[in-house]
Amino acid sequence: MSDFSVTFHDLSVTKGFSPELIKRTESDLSVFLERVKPIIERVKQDGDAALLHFARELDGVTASEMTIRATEEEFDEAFAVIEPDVMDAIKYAIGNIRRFHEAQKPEDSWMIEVQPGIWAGDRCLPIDSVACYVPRGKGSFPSVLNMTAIPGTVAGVPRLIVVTPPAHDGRVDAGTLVAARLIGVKDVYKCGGAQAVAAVAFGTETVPACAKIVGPGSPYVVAAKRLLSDILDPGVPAGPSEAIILTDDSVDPVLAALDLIIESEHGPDSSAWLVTSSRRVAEGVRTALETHWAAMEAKRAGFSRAVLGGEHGGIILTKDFDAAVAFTNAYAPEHLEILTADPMADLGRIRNAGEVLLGHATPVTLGNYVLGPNAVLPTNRAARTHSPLSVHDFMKRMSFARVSDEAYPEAAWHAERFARFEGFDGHARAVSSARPMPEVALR
Ligand SMILES: NC(=O)c1ccc[n+]([C@@H]2O[C@H](COP(=O)([O-])OP(=O)(O)OC[C@H]3O[C@@H](n4cnc5c(N)ncnc54)[C@H](O)[C@@H]3O)[C@@H](O)[C@H]2O)c1
Ligand SMILES: N[C@H](CO)Cc1c[nH]c[nH+]1
Ligand SMILES: [Zn+2]
Repeated sequence: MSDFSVTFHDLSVTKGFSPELIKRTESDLSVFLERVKPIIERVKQDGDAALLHFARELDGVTASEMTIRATEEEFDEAFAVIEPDVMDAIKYAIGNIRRFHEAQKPEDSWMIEVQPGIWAGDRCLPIDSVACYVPRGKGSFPSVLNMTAIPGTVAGVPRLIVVTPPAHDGRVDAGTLVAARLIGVKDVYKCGGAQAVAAVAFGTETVPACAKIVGPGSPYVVAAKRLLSDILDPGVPAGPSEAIILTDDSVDPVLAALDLIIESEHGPDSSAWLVTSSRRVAEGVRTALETHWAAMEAKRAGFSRAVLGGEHGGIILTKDFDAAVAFTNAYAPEHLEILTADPMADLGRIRNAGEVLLGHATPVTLGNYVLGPNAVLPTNRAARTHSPLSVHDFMKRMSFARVSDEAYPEAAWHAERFARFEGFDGHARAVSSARPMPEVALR
């Protein structure tokens, strides 16, 4: 392949950038919305039977029998097949991710005296039931199990379940089962895509209905979440993976190219850009990509080539570093890696990104798996308003207040004025001077 297989936008002499450059594959979901409507309807009607049907039709399950819930034997067998060094890696990741999320957990409650005698605060409670979606199509993702189930258990969600597509043999991948058991999640259900989202929304004979679903997925998953968002909280909007590698002239292009490939290898629906103010780095990355691809496993190199040679990835050369930062903030990437002479200083210039990984020793791969912060992050520009998945996504707050008899008259006088102004007679009468108060309160 020639160098020209890499998309290259030279913006060094232009002002601004085309809005097309900040689009992702998720930007137009219309085809997927139409595709998943009948799947959702069938799961609503036929429950487990529909899940078994779609396991064969969409996940290619060929096993003659498949339980929808992973059995204890399947968990045991998973522990028997996982290599010791993979087991160590899963445990190392779980430790770091758990420490990060335990530190993130809010207090059970807090309260302040907003005026003498007026006490108000919040209680923080786990959500009753949450499903973790763990993708499995173009890869298997025990790391996503970690990133979703650990904050859920730290939050104390009483019913925390996992849904994940089965493989051809009708099984869940061993790494996902091992991670689930190590974290303490017992209920793993073999369904994926839109059918999994529908199962969690409506419940089936086997899959319990939940209040919320978290976790990333293909556009089919994203589309189903959108269609069912009236009855199921769809959580942080996390679709196909995406990254920006932001550099000045200080970086080795061979290293920058390695890191640009990371998120581009997820699949052809991913997005990945090198955004740089350095022509030397831009040209060097373009050359280095070919060398890296030639050394890679063919399927992943193919995905990466498709992304970095397509409309949603490649190299953007800006006129200066300010323009590179401006593009990054407008794009609002899921993952941002800053490879500059002073990444900590440049962090202060970033307004929109799901996570920011700083410096040459912090490649996106480390963030994906082991550092501790959550790698389930807002995609498709949602990082402008959304945050990474966290313990907070598995909890909700309940506010409370109590007013003393002494503080009551002043608060009531002001509230009555408000109520009269807004035209609410009933509200006003409830706090008028004629309010009957119990003996004890009148003292
Ligand atoms: N944002 C994050 O944190 C994060 C993390 C990991 C992966 N990801 C992204 O998640 C996605 C995972 O996608 P995946 O495909 O590997 O797994 P997936 O589990 O999300 O999707 C596979 C499911 O899609 C459904 N499906 C496939 N083809 C279909 C069709 N033609 N019609 C209807 N349904 C169909 C099937 O039901 C299948 O079970 C990727 O885009 C990846 O980039 C994101
Ligand atoms: N890049 C994904 C989040 O966008 C996380 C992941 C898991 N495995 C590999 N990558
Ligand atoms: Zn990744």
